[in-house]
Amino acid sequence: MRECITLLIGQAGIQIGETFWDIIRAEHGIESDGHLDQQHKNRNENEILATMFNETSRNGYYVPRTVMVDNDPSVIDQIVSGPKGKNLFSSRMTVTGKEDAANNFSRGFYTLSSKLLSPTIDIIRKSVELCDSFQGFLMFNSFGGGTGSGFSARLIDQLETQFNHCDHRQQRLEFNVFPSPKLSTAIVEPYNALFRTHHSLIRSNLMFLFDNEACYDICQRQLNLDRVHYSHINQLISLVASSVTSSTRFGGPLNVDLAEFETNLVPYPRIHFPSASYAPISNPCCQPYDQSIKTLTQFCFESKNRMIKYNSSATLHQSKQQQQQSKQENGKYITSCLLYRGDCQPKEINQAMIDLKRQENFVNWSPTGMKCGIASEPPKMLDDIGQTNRSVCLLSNHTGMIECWRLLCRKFDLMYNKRAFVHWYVSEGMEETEFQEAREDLECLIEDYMGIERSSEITNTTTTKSFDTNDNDTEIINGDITTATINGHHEHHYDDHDEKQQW
Ligand SMILES: Nc1nc2c(ncn2[C@@H]2O[C@H](COP(=O)(O)OP(=O)(O)OP(=O)(O)O)[C@@H](O)[C@H]2O)c(=O)[nH]1
Ligand SMILES: [Mg+2]
Repeated sequence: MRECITLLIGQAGIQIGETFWDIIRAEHGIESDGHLDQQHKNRNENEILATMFNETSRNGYYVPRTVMVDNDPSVIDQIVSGPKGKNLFSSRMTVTGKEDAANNFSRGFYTLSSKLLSPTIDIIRKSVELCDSFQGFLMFNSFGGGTGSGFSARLIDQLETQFNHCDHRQQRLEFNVFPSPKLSTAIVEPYNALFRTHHSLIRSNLMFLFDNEACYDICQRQLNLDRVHYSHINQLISLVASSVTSSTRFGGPLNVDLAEFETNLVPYPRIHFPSASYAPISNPCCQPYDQSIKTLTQFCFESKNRMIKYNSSATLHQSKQQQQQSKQENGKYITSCLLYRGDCQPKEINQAMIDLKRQENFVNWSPTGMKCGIASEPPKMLDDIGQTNRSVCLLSNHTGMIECWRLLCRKFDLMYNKRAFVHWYVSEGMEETEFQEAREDLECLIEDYMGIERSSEITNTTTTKSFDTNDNDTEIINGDITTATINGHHEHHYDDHDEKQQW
């Protein structure tokens, strides 16, 4: 068993992380005072517990392996001074500043990070030293907040240099709240999100993106709620994170460790933004719906159940008719990973996957298309979601993400064309050229996605030809023109980027 540490950055990161830890505690039988309950004690699972928890000097008591950082002290203070603070989240795991980053990436990245960075790295280092075989970080933050975007960007620079050694590469899986298509809590969210994306294109390996609007709709539909709160949305995101770590924590017939997610989900370094869906999500008071493996798996593949909306970019400037057309699913699955938990028979899973592969739109140069994991332990839901004895989580890298990047760029352009709000970023240490660089980088990302869609079409013709000539392998490889273009483009882009790099 190898240890993971969670890094919770900014308000969204901390609040989602708190819910994540409630779920993880429930699954491992750790009560709110940090005490391991009798049932789990009898199971003698010390090794399993060590993946996520540190045993304290009090025998039988555990604390989460986590570090919380926020420029604004109020969110962390609330947790530390509350009931969980006494035994689970002590102030030794937290770093706070005096004031928030005012929704300003530049303030989080330049001005305020100087005070927070060094104590944060010290705490992280101490946490890593407590591990026997450290596996990696799970990082939670928003793209829209100043701390969530700016400080987290600064932190990943340090993590890359300080915790990656030649004999051990640290895994880092990031769970990010991406700005919603229509709703926003700050006008400058598109600036922050675009800078954060630009910063992570070469530094991050795997980032799961969620948008609050998509999660809100799922909660309203599936849980029949009149009012959806952050706490409900945070449960959805936490369930995904819990599934991602379930193999590492419990093992099962088909294990997937953190490194395997990267290998299977990320075909090209920059295309590392999978989306997630989860089933079953139902109200605890309602009759549970059919929970066969087939139904649950199909539920995950329906676009409306995805925790980020792809096809909404059109709505910004389109007529009703065009909006209706754009609601149809665009794009293709590049890679996907299905994580099953609980009572799941491999035979049923196999059949469900074969059916899906026939129905769904996958790029045709990915021969198997789907990675599968099975963890034996069923998930534990918190109060708002009905319990289940099996669950499925789908992580998919989809070309539809291009819509999110296009919409983000369009919102960015609307403000930047008028140079609106730019002075706030410049006054906190950013140079104006960084706006242009970041925007160009995102344009290249859009082209990368377009290249993948095109490559699928190109390979399509070549594949057909290859069967005719009975020379499959050579033809398919030769036909994969766009792969070469994408790689070529990266090399060119990185060189260009390194020269201009100022961060
Ligand atoms: N899902 C979810 N989103 C949240 C939560 N809190 C804030 N957000 C979203 O996060 C974005 C704002 O980022 P925050 O995390 O509040 O900002 P921050 O990182 O604390 O940064 P500053 O306050 O500017 O220092 C907005 O899009 C909010 O909708 C939460 O608990 N859950
Ligand atoms: Mg804040």
